[in-house]
Amino acid sequence: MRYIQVETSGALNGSVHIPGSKNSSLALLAAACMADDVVTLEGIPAIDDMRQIVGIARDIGLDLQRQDNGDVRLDPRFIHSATIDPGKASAYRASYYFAGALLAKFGRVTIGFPGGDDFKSRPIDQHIKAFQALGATVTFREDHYVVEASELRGADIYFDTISHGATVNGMLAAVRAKGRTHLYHAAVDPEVVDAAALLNQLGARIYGAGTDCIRIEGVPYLNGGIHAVIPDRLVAGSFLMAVGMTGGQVTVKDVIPEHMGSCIAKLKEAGLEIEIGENSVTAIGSGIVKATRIRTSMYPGFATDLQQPMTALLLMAKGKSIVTEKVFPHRFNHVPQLRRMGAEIELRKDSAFIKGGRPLVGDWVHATDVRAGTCLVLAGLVAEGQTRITGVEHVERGYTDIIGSLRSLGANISLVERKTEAGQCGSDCI
Ligand SMILES: CC(=O)N[C@H]1[C@@H](OP(=O)(O)OP(=O)(O)OC[C@H]2O[C@@H](n3ccc(=O)[nH]c3=O)[C@H](O)[C@@H]2O)O[C@H](CO)[C@@H](O)[C@@H]1O
Ligand SMILES: C=C(OP(=O)(O)O)C(=O)O
Repeated sequence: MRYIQVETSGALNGSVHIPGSKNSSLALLAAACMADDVVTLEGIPAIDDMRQIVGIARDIGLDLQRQDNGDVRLDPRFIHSATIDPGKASAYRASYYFAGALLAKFGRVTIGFPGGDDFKSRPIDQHIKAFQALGATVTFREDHYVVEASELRGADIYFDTISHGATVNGMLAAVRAKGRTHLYHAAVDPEVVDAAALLNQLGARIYGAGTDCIRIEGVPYLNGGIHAVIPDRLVAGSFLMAVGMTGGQVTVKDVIPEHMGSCIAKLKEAGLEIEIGENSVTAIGSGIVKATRIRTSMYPGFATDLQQPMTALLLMAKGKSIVTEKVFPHRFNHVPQLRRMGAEIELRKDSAFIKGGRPLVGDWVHATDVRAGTCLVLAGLVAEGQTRITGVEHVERGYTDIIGSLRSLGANISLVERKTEAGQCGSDCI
């Protein structure tokens, strides 16, 4: 049995390096398959989703190696299969990028449905709409779907809703299509821009990524190249929230502060002092947090992926806070767990009504997804006694070493691996 054990911690102080973005990396790794030569990606974090991608790479003949200097080298020249095992596809969310990438390169892909964090409904209809608009047919089977096209042709695609994943997938599929594609109502997230930057580096012709209208002029092949992934704005935001809870002073290093605008604005509203450097952000927490309102939306709005850790922070604020989740209206699996720790939160439709300032008490709680895990870790830092968080594998989908980073700032946190089988060590092995 594995769990994260957090004990009441004092003020956090120090600085942490922020690794490459999980969401960007997952797109870049699939995008690299489309090249006709070797691609080197710098800064890809050693997160759990990488394990799935290594398995997929092995199956399809993509040579993927982590170099001694930490770079990931991908050689897509010998890919011999465009079939992604349904089990591997459903082990994480962004497997859907292999659909766009392999369709673009081979004109056919067979792939299982995406998994990832479970917020009840995570449709992929907009991805499918983009593939179909480019001339592909899509056939659904029990545990997989097949996308195929004798030729992909540029098209004008109007997304019905803003989707990060569908925007990137539409871009991937259109890069090698014949002619011009426009993606309207596109997501403007930094990770979309990062995917376009890699593809353009390889010879794609993508214009306007980062705006809501992206133009893609199809090219017949892509070269190899080198690209560094952008830093993880979501990991960075969660460390700033942690210092808001405990008090102290923490600097997140190697970030792009412009990507963190809405998070920084909300932290200031909640009473944190923020200093912005060229590629760092420092938060100074007094331990006093002000109640506020959060409403998630797509970038550049307040990120849904920061909603759960922000909820932990607002538990500290005396008075009423309201958190409204507009991107994934059911993303509240952390709330019953926080209630176990003494939090007073009422859920109505897509909103959590928080009565802050109640003392939290450590308990056994379960992380159902990446950010629910972060939220519980943060709550554990200020709860009385020990908080034990199961579902560690979810946390590991998003963080390379949240425990090591928080420990380096002074947090009382460890990973406990307890062997439970008869005859094996029954004590905690930390
Ligand atoms: C691997 C990855 O990058 N994951 C991120 C990505 O997920 P993901 O790309 O899956 O999320 P989307 O941006 O697509 O979802 C945004 C909204 O669009 C809806 N939608 C999406 C696609 C679709 O075909 N139809 C549809 O209706 C979703 O239900 C949701 O309400 O963006 C989310 C929103 O910022 C983040 O929380 C995830 O961390
Ligand atoms: C929702 C998330 O991830 P995924 O889309 O990979 O499930 C997340 O990172 O918070």
